[in-house]
Amino acid sequence: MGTLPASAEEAVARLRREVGDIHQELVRYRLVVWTAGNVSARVPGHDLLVIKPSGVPYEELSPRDMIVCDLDGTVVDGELSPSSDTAAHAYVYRHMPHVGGVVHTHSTYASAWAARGEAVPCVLTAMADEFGAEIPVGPFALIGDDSIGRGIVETLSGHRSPAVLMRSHGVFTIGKDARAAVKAAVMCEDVARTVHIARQLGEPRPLAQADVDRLHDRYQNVYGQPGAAR
Ligand SMILES: O=C(CO)[C@@H](O)[C@@H](O)COP(=O)(O)O
Repeated sequence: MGTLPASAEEAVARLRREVGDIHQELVRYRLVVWTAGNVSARVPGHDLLVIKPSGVPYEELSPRDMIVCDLDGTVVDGELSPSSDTAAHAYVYRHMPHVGGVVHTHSTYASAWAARGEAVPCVLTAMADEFGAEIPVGPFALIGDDSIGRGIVETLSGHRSPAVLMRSHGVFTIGKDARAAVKAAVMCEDVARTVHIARQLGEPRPLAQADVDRLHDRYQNVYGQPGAAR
């Protein structure tokens, strides 16, 4: 175990509370069953992340249970074993400096697209808003080392989408912080469900690229209140 620098203590204390609490949103939006999903956040200004422990029921998660790791996934502070996806989260933070939050779920409809290995096509204004493109599929990768992280980074680098469907597995999302990554996971499941239902009725019609571009720009830069999170 490493040592937590004194200069990180305040931010870590805040993120232990925030990361612990935000797992309840995964439950509220029905993105997880049992303990099958995780959220992490980067500690601003430090090569550290805060992530949940592995296999602990969401209703039992307390700030004290959160694990602090370095960006190689080595535990720096915490009593419990970190999430089994820690190496994947750490790889994303190492290679995507703009990312401040990462989320993983097995949400039902999005994971059904992942099981088929099919990207969710951009056929709704809500998709253009949040994802700016299709939601892409990443490679199949086993849990435990850098493989999942590599697949996420390879797929999302240069892509507008903050969500990737890892083949035969589930959803990983990124954001400027944990809340933004959770929001992307909520939106991903919502549009995966709607487009799946549309498919039962016929072939959904793709949006024109120029419309996708305009919708994405408006939502990312104009929608909502000035200065507020979208
Ligand atoms: O994806 C998987 C397993 O397929 C894991 O992320 C999931 O079970 C959650 O694991 P953790 O409780 O975060 O270790």
